Amino acid sequence: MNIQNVMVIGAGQMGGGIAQVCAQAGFNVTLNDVKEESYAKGIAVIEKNLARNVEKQRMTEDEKQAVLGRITKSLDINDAKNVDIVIEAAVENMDIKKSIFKQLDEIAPSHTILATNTSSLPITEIAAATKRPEHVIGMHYMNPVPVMKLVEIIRGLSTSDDVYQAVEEMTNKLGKVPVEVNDYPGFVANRVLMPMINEAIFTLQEGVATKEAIDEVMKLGMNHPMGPLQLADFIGLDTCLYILETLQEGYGDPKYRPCALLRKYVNAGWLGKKSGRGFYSYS
Ligand SMILES: CC(=O)CC(=O)SCCNC(=O)CCNC(=O)[C@H](O)C(C)(C)COP(=O)(O)OP(=O)(O)OC[C@H]1O[C@@H](n2cnc3c(N)ncnc32)[C@H](O)[C@@H]1OP(=O)(O)O
Ligand SMILES: NC(=O)C1=CN([C@@H]2O[C@H](COP(=O)(O)OP(=O)(O)OC[C@H]3O[C@@H](n4cnc5c(N)ncnc54)[C@H](OP(=O)(O)O)[C@@H]3O)[C@@H](O)[C@H]2O)C=CC1
Repeated sequence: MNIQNVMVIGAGQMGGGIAQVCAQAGFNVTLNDVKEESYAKGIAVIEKNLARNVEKQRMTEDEKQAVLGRITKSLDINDAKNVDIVIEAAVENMDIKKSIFKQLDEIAPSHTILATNTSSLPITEIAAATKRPEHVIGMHYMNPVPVMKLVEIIRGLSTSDDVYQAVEEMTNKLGKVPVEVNDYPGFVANRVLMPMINEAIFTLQEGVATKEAIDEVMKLGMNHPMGPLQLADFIGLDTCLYILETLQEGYGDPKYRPCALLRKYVNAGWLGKKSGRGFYSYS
């Protein structure tokens, strides 16, 4: 399977990063979002990241322009008719993902791979919204995409070996490291990470320590680059909540119950760095 034309759905923090690394690796990228302003925000972050690369002499101005030239704006899902792979990075919601995959299945050519960057939702269930479950796969990037090396690759129940290999090869071309995992809620990354973040929020809620102290303990004590509350803000508190809900529902185990404080913040619109306020404030 020869992948050359890529569509990324969702120009948020993940979709923008995925579009950037794909364009940097020489793929032609169609970056899709539902709203003009969401696309504009996404492409502005890409431009800023590339400008930093030029400033640091990791690329020339001409190379930056060439990368930007490989990214095409899309506000219409029908643009999937010309691509070899779609990487969906819209919001972490099963109904929205199923609706996107159902449409993609009708629009995209039969060879097109339909990949999702979901953090936790079952690939097999998303695949069941299509008539090509063997072409559906999880391609889970880490945030910030331009920096983090890992891509968790998740096989759904019907994912074919050819599709797995094509996605693994593409991941290598991006300069990232693919790790194969099976299709269980939260896969590996978030099954292990989110209970730690949730526990940090319980620790804050119970007044065991201040947010700064909790983060400092984990940074200095465990050598984590960010404390868990800062990391939750960075990931997005809405995304953390949705992942915990998926774990709780998927395993039927109360140990994954989201902390009430997390739910309160999300209900208040405090979504972390992307909304300007979470556990911390961002200007
Ligand atoms: C929720 C999920 O489903 C899965 C997930 O993604 S879980 C989240 C996984 N990610 C993490 O755990 C990240 C933890 N944090 C870190 O690793 C680091 O704090 C960090 C890489 C984000 C920043 O590193 P730092 O050393 O503290 O800061 P800083 O010096 O500003 O950045 C280091 C480099 O990363 C780059 N960088 C930082 N944030 C970036 C971003 N959002 N986009 C692009 N580049 C970024 C910086 O430009 C800098 O590069 P250069 O100096 O070489 O130009
Ligand atoms: N944040 C993280 O650390 C990580 C997140 N993920 C996963 O990546 C996905 C995206 O997360 P993230 O980038 O953080 O979220 P963001 O909220 O930053 O971005 C989501 C983007 O998708 C857009 N969008 C929503 N619905 C649609 C649609 N139907 N078609 C096209 N675009 C749409 C949103 O537009 P608008 O704002 O206009 O609604 C927004 O621009 C989620 O599944 C998440 O779980 C995976 C790894 C890490």
